[in-house]
Amino acid sequence: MKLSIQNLEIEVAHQSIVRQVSLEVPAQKTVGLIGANGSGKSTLLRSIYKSIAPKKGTIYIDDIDVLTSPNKKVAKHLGVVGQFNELNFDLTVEQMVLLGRTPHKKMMEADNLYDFQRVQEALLRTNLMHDKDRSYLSLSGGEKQRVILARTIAQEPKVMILDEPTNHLDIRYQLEILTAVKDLDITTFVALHDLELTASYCDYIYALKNGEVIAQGTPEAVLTEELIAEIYQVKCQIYQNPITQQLGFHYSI
Ligand SMILES: Nc1ncnc2c1ncn2[C@@H]1O[C@H](COP(=O)(O)OP(=O)(O)OP(=O)(O)O)[C@@H](O)[C@H]1O
Repeated sequence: MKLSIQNLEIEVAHQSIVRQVSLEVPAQKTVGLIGANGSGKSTLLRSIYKSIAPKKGTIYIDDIDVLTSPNKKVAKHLGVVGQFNELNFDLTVEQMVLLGRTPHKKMMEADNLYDFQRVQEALLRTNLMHDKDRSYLSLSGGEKQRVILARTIAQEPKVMILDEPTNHLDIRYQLEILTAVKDLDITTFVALHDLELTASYCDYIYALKNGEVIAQGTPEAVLTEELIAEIYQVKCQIYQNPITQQLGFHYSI
């Protein structure tokens, strides 16, 4: 399924945070969203998963009008891995992942074999099988993030939104999370701070500055020394990593 956004305007506390944003995430592609702290990335993503209502514009997943459709209808197709995953109550890892099935269930409908199979598959894909009976609240930040990803995988979305999913994760968890997402082969829109990860995982990139898209294109086209200087106010030298053959970045102030 394709995600399409047209002329999106978002205000928060009477301030314009996202301005005239139009973008497209083609089916089964991974599209990255980059921008400095406060540039509006999370606000833009929150509007897609209906946690904030835009002032103007449209958001479609294929022909589903996200802004006017009920949350449950959208959640059958759209999964979210956000930045903050704290809970006020405790569940086991397996129970947390089973929650991903909720959009597909009627009120009070019991979980069935298919639901448990989806949970098993999600636990396997995220390497959590051995932790399935542990308490969610006892997990480390990185482990919690994997559980949230497993819950989203169990939801069987066709489109996934990820807001800095690798924040606070060590190198192995970062690679595990992004590889698990890539292996799903679904439409993915991901905000990332790490430009090397962005360059290696994304097919296409949108760059935000002060709530506006100031560049878009392939990683090689967008991630230039000039653009990085403009967005992050740093000097940057870009090189080809001799081992991965992918883009490498050296920063200084
Ligand atoms: N509830 C709110 N009340 C007031 N201002 C807000 C609110 N939510 C967001 N903002 C402001 O909107 C701007 C964009 O914030 P947003 O979280 O979307 O940026 P971001 O690009 O995701 O940043 P980061 O990289 O730090 O996560 C910031 O200046 C922020 O302070």
